[in-house]
Amino acid sequence: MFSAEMFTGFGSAIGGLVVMWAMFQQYTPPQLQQHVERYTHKLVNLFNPYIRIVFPEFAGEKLKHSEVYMAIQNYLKENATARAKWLKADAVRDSSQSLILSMDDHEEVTDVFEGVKVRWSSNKTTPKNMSLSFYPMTEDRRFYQLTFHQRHRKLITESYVKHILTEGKAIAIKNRQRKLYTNNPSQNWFGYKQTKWSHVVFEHPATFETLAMEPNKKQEIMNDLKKFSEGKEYYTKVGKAWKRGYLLYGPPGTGKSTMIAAMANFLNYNVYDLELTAVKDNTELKKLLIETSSKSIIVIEDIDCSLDLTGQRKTKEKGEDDDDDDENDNPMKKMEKEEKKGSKVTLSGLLNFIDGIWSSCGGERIIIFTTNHVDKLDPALIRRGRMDKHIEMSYCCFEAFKVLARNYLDIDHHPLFTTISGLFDKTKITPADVAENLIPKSNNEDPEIGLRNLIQALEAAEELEVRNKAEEEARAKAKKEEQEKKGNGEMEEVKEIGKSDKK
Ligand SMILES: Nc1ncnc2c1ncn2[C@@H]1O[C@H](COP(=O)(O)OP(=O)(O)OP(=O)(O)O)[C@@H](O)[C@H]1O
Ligand SMILES: [Mg+2]
Repeated sequence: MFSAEMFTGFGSAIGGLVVMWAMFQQYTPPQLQQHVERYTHKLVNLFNPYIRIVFPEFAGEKLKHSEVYMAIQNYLKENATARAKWLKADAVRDSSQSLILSMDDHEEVTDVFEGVKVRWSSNKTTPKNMSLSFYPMTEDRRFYQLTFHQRHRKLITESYVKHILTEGKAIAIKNRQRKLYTNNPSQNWFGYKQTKWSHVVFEHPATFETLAMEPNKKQEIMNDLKKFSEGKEYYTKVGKAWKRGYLLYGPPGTGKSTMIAAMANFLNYNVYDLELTAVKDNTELKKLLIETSSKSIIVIEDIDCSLDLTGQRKTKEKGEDDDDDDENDNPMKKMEKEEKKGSKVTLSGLLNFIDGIWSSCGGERIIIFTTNHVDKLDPALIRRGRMDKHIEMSYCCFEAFKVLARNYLDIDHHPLFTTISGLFDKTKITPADVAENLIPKSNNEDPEIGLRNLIQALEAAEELEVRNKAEEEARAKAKKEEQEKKGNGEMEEVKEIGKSDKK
């Protein structure tokens, strides 16, 4: 039926059209091109009974992932992916190792709602001026397109879209895997997905039940968190951004990081572990915050070590700009200096981050700082209102020990508990050290071995404390004696001078 000549003719016709289109794009002024495109569009619309709705991936100047887009993505993943032929394997779902599949770019699927058939397609556009960009994929704009017959306009725009959003959000909650995010250095923000945060599945096993601390204090924190998470109306009523700041402070090994994990598990929130040293400046800090989702905990660990934020709201360093002219002449020198200066996040930048205008974008965020040296922090950073609750994580008490004994040895009582309780009154030991002593070295090990290890450690710690105290006292005594001796010597000298004056 089809001859080789026909194919050749058809091929050359297509080829001709392509060449014409390329020439049109190359030689026609952009304004004329826009006109032609607009009128072609109108002409097609005149005969086309189908309506299209476009849902772009990013909302508001590409700052934030659109929630609608995400809901559609979830809905299609769950409901329509099975019918798509071009699929994208996004990730592996934690322990079950099953692939998460979604529609690939330019793929199309159909969906049926109350007997009406609609078409969904996944598309992307690359802005023309970016086609020669160094990072060709950087500015890709993805969107979903919904197409349906105009006679179903009311049903689709009023009921179907609403249905998709509700379903999509419900699916997201059902499949919600909590994530642990860390910020990428900004030189990696460009590229295919432009991600400012990398994530892994958050699977920390710590809970408030396994957290060793004084029970009343623990309950108070849990109540506080619960009140916060249920406080949407309250925050709206008093006109405050729906966020809460916690400062966790205490010596190493007292459970600050463990507490954060327990909080995340308690509230079912994501965790954003913000590494401040990888943030170049305040603008980057803002961008990172905008990309965090609600229902999340933003953590800055060891705030005192992260940056030199203490004490100064970025007073310009002396001589910072002294040799600017020199730098202009020598780019190598400039780069070297930039590198030395490192991060330029300032205290005021961080304060804005916490309670400035940016922190009110979206809600339900908890911000946690941890530190080993609370006294080193600038009071402006930790004043109430910014850090609403200060929690001291301190040495292990007997009540906290009982939690660890239950965690590690599965026991609630033991005759050795009395001895241990007495020792806790006399000495300081961190929960991390207690845990280390209690951990059984083999399966079915007698719990008494762990308890005896702990007693030994407590006695050793007590002995050390007594010895240190005695040494300190001896040093103080020696210093006092020396001062007295020196004072006596000076008195003698004064007397001698007095005598010679009389003569
Ligand atoms: N209060 C606690 N309850 C239960 N386990 C604890 C507690 N404190 C410490 N641990 C145990 O000790 C280990 C170290 O604790 P964690 O990392 O939470 O301490 P940290 O206070 O964050 O220390 P650092 O100041 O060095 O960061 C944890 O893995 C945990 O097993
Ligand atoms: Mg820690």
